[in-house]
Order: sequence, then structure tokens, then C-alpha cells
Amino acid sequence: MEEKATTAEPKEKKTHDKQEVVIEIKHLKKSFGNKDVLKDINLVVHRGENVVVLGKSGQGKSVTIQCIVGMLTPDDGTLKVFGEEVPGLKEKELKELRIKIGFLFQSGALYDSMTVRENLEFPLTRVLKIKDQAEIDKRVEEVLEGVGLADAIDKMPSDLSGGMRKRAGLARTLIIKPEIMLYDEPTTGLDPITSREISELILNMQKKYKTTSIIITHDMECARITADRVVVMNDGEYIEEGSFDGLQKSKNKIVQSFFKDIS
Ligand SMILES: Nc1ncnc2c1ncn2[C@@H]1O[C@H](COP(=O)(O)OP(=O)(O)OP(=O)(O)O)[C@@H](O)[C@H]1O
Repeated sequence: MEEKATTAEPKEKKTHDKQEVVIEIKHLKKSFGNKDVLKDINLVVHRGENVVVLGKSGQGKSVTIQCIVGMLTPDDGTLKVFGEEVPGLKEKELKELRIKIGFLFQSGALYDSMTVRENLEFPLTRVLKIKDQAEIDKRVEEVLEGVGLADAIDKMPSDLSGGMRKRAGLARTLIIKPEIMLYDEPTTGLDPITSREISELILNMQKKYKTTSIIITHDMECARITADRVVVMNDGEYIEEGSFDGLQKSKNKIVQSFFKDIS
């Protein structure tokens, strides 16, 4: 039986395998001109874990993600994904790595001129090179059902609400069954109820697809729902990490500032 996508199950905090490291970042540095954006980033992410990165705007959260997928080259430090040093990968190896990594950007990244079905077929035919139409149909229908959008299969993105577009964008990313998911502000621009639905969907997708995720967000409700672990980024470094509840009790003023509106 498929899980119903919009209903979050009670959260099991320690489902991930503590032994297997999927992403390992040590002393990562990245500057643009004389602006030091990443000064000393250290992060280990285990298989099946949801790690939330909190940080104010312009702290370099997106730059970190772009380094992980090899879109930006760090100036110093080590950055390993599945045990391989990303900055040292050749173009072909990077392509293979990126097939294992899904992104969900703020925009949701749907093609406006294609139906939902066509948007979902695109990564299957272009990235995975699947030719069998029956297999394509099966995967499209299955993933849409998973995100609660089965009825929207033949709709255009312009006919969808913001929340539905986000779901469709998530389906488009999940359809190639990535091992790692990188979410950049997944709930930005959505109303609180829809934000909560998307956060619960992220949690359910982690369970269903056993993905390892980094979730960048300012949305504390999203962090609370999705995080196995939270790291707080400030001035180019991760200054504190722990469970959501643990960080809520932090003595650090910067960490406290994120939790000030949480009751
Ligand atoms: N390719 C680039 N070239 C020059 N500067 C860049 C580049 N990418 C990012 N920056 C700068 O690095 C800093 C961090 O940007 P980044 O987008 O990672 O911030 P962020 O923490 O994700 O913020 P936000 O929450 O607003 O998205 C910003 O000052 C940005 O202008």
C-alpha cells in the first residue's frame, strides 16, 4: 500500500544508518573576489538523514549546495559525495553524480509550455534515456500519486496553485529516484497551510524513497517537521548543530534568533 502523501506519519527521529556517510564536507572555503562567503564549513550527512540548514539571507547556503553538485568549485577544503572528491571529478563523472542528486529550487522549475505529464516525462527520456512508453507512464503515474497530484496529470503549470506547482516540481525531481535530495527554500512563497503540507510531503518522501536530504530553509515549521538534525550557518561557518528541540534551548544568541517566534 502507498502512503498517503499529505498525511505525515509520526516521526521516527533515528531512521538513518549512522554508519554510512553520504556527504562529507571539511574546512570548505569559497570566496568571490574579496568576499569570503564560505569560511570553514564542516558537515557530515548520513544515509537517510534529513539535515536542515538554517541561516540568514546571503550566508552562502546556496553556494554550499552548488559546491556539492560541482556547479561551483571550492577554493579549499574537502567535499566528498559517496566517498568521491567532487571538485576532482571529470565532466562525465559529474554527470553521473548529478543523476543521483535531485534539486528542488524555489521556483519548482517546471517548464511552463509543457503539461505536468510532459514535465515528468522529460527527465525520464532525457536523463535516464528510458524509451519504453509503458514504463514511462507507470513511473509518471506512480510519482504523481505519491505527491497527491494524480488528477493534475494533463494540466498546464499555469493551471496549478503554488502548492500544486511545488508538488509537481518535487515529483519531477523524485521521478529519477535520486539518492540525495537538495531542497533550496522549498516552502518560500507558500501560505502557512500549504507550507506545512509541503514539509510533510518532504518527510514522507524521505521515508518512501529513503533519500538523504539537505533542506535549506528560513521556515521554522518546515525545519521542525522535516529535520533529523539542524545546523545553523552564520558568517561562513556552521556555528551549532543538534536536534530542533535541542537547538531551541541553545544559549547562542544567533541560534536563539531563529527560534524567537516559536512558541
Ligand atoms: N556565482 C557567484 N558569483 C559571485 N557572488 C556570488 C555567486 N554566488 C553567490 N554569490 C554571493 O555569495 C553570497 C551568498 O549567496 P547564497 O545565494 O549562497 O546565499 P544564501 O545563504 O543561499 O541566501 P538566500 O537565503 O538569500 O538564498 C551572496 O553575497 C552572493 O551574492
